[in-house]
Amino acid sequence: MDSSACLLYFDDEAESAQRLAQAADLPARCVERHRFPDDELKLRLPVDADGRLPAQIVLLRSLHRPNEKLIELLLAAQTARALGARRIVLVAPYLGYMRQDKAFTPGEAVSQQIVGRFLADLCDALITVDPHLHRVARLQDAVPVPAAVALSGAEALSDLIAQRRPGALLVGPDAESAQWIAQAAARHGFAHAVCTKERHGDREVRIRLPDLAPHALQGRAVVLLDDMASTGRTLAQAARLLRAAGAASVDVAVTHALFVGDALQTLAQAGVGAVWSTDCIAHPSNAVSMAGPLARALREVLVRS
Ligand SMILES: O=P(O)(O)OC[C@H]1O[C@@H](O)[C@H](O)[C@@H]1O
Repeated sequence: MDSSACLLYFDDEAESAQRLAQAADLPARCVERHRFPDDELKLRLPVDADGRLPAQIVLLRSLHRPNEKLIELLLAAQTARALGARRIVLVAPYLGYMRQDKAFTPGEAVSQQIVGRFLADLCDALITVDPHLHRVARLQDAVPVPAAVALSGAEALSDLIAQRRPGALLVGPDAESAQWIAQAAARHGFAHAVCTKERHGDREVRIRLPDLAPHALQGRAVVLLDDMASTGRTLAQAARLLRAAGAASVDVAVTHALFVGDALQTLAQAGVGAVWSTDCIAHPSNAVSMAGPLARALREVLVRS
């Protein structure tokens, strides 16, 4: 694409980096990481023979399990600048720390704003997928970077559902999911509905099914679609209610496969069949790749030389 641009990645994301580099026609180079005995990190950036980096750097880091990755990004971005990068594009397919978007009780850190400003200081542009922005209108309200692109996994997941469960009823587990449900349903004309949810704790949610015609769920194939599954409790609770109301099958499709702890087991116990996700977070459930849409967004954001 552009000889002045290069994609930098970390070894645990080598596969998604190769897919993105290929789709974007960019060279990809791995950042070397060394962990000192005291747990501190040392990074070594893959410089050219002259010890420099290209003028444009695409930094790929999906920010699940984000704490150490934030330090890696700090070290990598500042070193890249020192070595000649004039423009840094952060591709964070999953953008962590976006869910704590207000102080729910007095004294709480509003992590979304704090981490957002931290990332904005490191890069010139950000590309992400389905960021968790329930109470702010635009991605740049959370990450005040000059150029920001928020893609969605809904259409890619809709294509997959159309192949695997044509005629399924798409259900969103909570009001926030209505945006992805509408997008996915419109693409293939799926019937759709959205539940309501109250959250009472990290693993405690109460879901209410939408008002549907009597027997609407009887014998129906249902696919639950959401931006992410973390503990899986939201989807499990919705699946349990759907099965109890007569759904013949309940499968799950999410953009971000966090699936922490016993999430997958909880889903299986709730009667969930298949679990599909995008490759924004590498996980055995990955069934669709976002490399194409990410590469198209990169083409828009990179400055042509
Ligand atoms: O219920 P778990 O899987 O822990 O959390 C994921 C849910 O919590 C919300 O913020 C997400 O949008 C999703 O609906």
